[in-house]
Parts: sequence; C-alpha cells; structure tokens
Amino acid sequence: MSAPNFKRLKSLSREERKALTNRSEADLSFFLEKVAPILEAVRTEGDEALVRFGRTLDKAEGLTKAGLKVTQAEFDTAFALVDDAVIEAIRFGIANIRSFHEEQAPEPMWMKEVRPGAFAGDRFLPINSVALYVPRGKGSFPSVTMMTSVPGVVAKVPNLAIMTPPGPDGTVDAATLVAARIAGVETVYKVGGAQAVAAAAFGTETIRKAQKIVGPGSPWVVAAKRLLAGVIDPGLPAGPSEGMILADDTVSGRLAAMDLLIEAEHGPDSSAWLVTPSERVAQEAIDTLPELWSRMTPQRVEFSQAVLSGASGGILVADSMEDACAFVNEYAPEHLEIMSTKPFDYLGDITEAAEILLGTHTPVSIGNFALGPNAVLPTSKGAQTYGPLSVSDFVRRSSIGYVTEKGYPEMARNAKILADYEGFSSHANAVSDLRLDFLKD
Ligand SMILES: NC(=O)c1ccc[n+]([C@@H]2O[C@H](COP(=O)([O-])OP(=O)(O)OC[C@H]3O[C@@H](n4cnc5c(N)ncnc54)[C@H](O)[C@@H]3O)[C@@H](O)[C@H]2O)c1
Ligand SMILES: N[C@H](CO)Cc1c[nH]c[nH+]1
Ligand SMILES: [Zn+2]
Repeated sequence: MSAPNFKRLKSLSREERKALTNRSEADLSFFLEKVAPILEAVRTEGDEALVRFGRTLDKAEGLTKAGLKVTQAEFDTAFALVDDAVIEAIRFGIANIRSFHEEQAPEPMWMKEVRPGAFAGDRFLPINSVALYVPRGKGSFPSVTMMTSVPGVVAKVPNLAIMTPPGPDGTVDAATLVAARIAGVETVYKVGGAQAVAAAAFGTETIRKAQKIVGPGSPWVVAAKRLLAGVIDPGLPAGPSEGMILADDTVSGRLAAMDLLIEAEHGPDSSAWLVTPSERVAQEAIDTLPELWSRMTPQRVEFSQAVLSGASGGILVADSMEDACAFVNEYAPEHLEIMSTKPFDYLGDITEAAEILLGTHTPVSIGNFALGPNAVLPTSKGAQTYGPLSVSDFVRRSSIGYVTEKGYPEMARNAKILADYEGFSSHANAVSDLRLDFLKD
C-alpha cells in the first residue's frame, strides 16, 4: 500500500498547485476513441447492437431483444427481493427529495407589465422525453434512480425512461427497480454505458428516442455524451465522483479522515482531498486512515488507496483558512464539506462548489442518500457554470410578450430606432406608421 499524498500548499509552485485541481476526466481521448464505434453500431444496428454490447461488456449472456425492457413482473419480483429496511430507506429518501424539489417547480407562467400596456413573462413546460442514466458497475445506484426520477416526475415530463446496465444474470439491480416504481418511473431499459447514450439519442426498435439524457456515469458514459451532444442534450457533466473536506482547527482529524474516504471509495478515477490549515487535523487524519481501511471491503480499500496515493487525492495543509478556501474555489469540487464548529463563518468565502455541506453532522453520505438536495452534481470544475440536477433540467422556458394598443406607440418608436440603426428595413417597417395603416384594414 502506498502512503496517502501529503503536501503543504505553500511549498508548491503555481503549476504544482494548479496540477492538484486536475481530474481524471480532463483527458478522455482513450474513451472517446473506444466509444465512437459503439455509438455508430447502435445508430445503424439498433437493438441488435444493444444485445451484443450487453452480452460482451456487461456479461449478460442471456440478454435478448425481447428482454431489453423491464417487465411489470420483474418490478414485482424486485420488491420481493429487496429487504424491507432498504425499501423504507428508499421511501424516506424519496419523500425528502420530493419535498426539496417541489420547492423548485416553477409556476406554469408569470407576466409583468414592463411599461403601461406592455406585458412580458415566462411560460414553463416539461420537456417531452428525458432518459435517466443510472450507473451500475463499481456499485449499484438506487440513490441515483431517486435523484434523477423525482425531479423529472415533479416537472411532469411525460416520457421518462431509465437506462441502466444489466448484471451478468440479465436483471436490473432490484433496489433500482424499487426506487423507480416508488418515484413514479415505470419504463426501465437494460442498457448501460456508451450504448445507452446512443440508444437514447438515436432510438432503436425497443428504445424510444429521447430529447435529453441526464444522470452520472463512468468515463464511457461521459465520452458518449460528449460525442453525441449534437444529437441529444447531454445535461450537466456528471462523471467520476469528487469529495473535498475543508476542515479548520476546531474539529477532529479522525472525523475528517472518515469523510475523506466517502467519495474516495467510488473508483480509482475519483478525487478526494482534505484541505486544512491545521497540522494537527492533517496528522490525525493520516494516522486514522489505516483503522478506517480495516473497516472497509477490499474493493473499496483498493479504490480509495489508489485515489489518495495517486494524482487525485490526499491531504493538503494550507497556510490559513483563507488560503484553504481559495484552494477550494480554484478546485470547484462536486461535494464539499465545511467541517468546523462554525461552518457558516466560511460559507461566504466559498464561491465554487456544487454542493456545500455544513458542520460535523452532515457527511456527504447524508447528501447522497437521504437529505433531499440532488446528489447528481457537476464534476471536473463543472461547478463553475453548472448547478446540481434540478427540476429546471426537466423543463423548458418560453418567453411571452403581449403589447396592447395602448402600449404599442412607445414600444414601436424605440424598436424602430434600433431597427433602423441595425439596417433591417422589414423590422423597421413592421413598427412604422405603415402598421397603423394596415391595422385599419
Ligand atoms: N457526478 C455524480 O453526480 C455521480 C453520481 C453517482 C455516481 N457517479 C460516478 O458514476 C460512475 C459510475 O461508474 P460505473 O462504472 O459504476 O457505472 P457505469 O454504468 O457508468 O459504467 C458501466 C458501463 O460502462 C461500460 N463499459 C465498461 N467497460 C467498458 C469497456 N471496456 N468498453 C466499453 N464500455 C465499457 C459498460 O457498458 C458498463 O455497463 C462512477 O465514476 C461514480 O463515481 C457520479
Ligand atoms: N457521490 C455520488 C455523486 O458523486 C452519489 C452516490 C450515490 N451512491 C453513492 N454515492
Ligand atoms: Zn458517493
């Protein structure tokens, strides 16, 4: 086992500091090259290609075209397979996620009188069809089913369809089906990876073409979304998970180590950093990691050790909390915990983070599974321009304008001046006195 990275930010050059903010997603060239033929095969062969990739890439040897869509009987079996405690936790999470997302639902329409007799506003309608990608590979993700389905249902999208890889036995993860049905999504396709993105983008004999695909995934999924961005709206960029723990000197380094491992265990391509100005917190964290690894499964130990000793994770000592906050902003993490007895003191200093969890009782796990805000979040500095998945990802907005006879003269006079300046004669004619003549017809 290699030791976790430990660095003091002040000892780093500007380039070395910047290099710490790189993610595995920064170079997708390998994946882009590999997924291009998969996308083309799905475009030209449809279901035939989906079955072939399900058999080869997901090892679902018994997969058939007829079996690509989950049946009602498979949903019913899933409820019998999943423990009651898991079903209850799914219900608990969905209730909170729904409660949170209902607050985001826009009014169907608003209008304002911007000038006497001139009205302007917005109208919102659900997108007609959205595919929800639910990963399955380095884990199964009923929680992602909850996070993608609920905002789509709240937005009243008429055609929601989950795409998720089949396991080797040809079935979809049972808790994913339970979560889908409780959330209100009954269309689930057994297709994952790049082929799922292609199936949603082009449609196949079985799979209905979608206008948008949301949901996180491995670099295979991220690469496919990037290549098909001209065919389907790929939503916010959500790739390998990232966690950052910002800790001041008021907390236990043992606690910081515990939460550092949360996102580090997703996969070797994830990122996880502890940033603190406290040498004590840093040292306690380093000393605690072996004890925590002894409580984890071998695969999760392997993933988190790869992250913490590789290019995308470790423990960083900053000069001060100010410097630590500056580094957080340079990094723009997906999940951020502000671990302090006074977390609100630092909230104003953090401007770049997709999710900010405050205090010592709000670990990322609670955000991932139970609290309500969406845990499908932008990665790889996406937080600089995107927010978490939300109801607004499932609706489109049209602006509405209505000018009355009373409001017309002032609007027309000003519009004509600019139409003339820009040299558009038809634009200008339409707001000239000629219009008033035509209106008399
Ligand atoms: N950003 C977020 O909000 C968020 C949320 C949850 C999970 N995640 C991330 O999503 C990712 C999920 O990854 P995963 O692997 O568990 O599931 P996944 O479903 O994204 O990827 C598995 C699929 O990849 C394809 N694949 C695997 N090997 C391949 C190969 N050699 N060639 C072509 N295709 C191949 C297969 O089709 C397989 O079904 C993780 O990185 C996790 O950290 C992110
Ligand atoms: N941390 C993930 C988002 O990056 C969400 C998740 C689901 N299950 C476990 N984790
Ligand atoms: Zn997670």
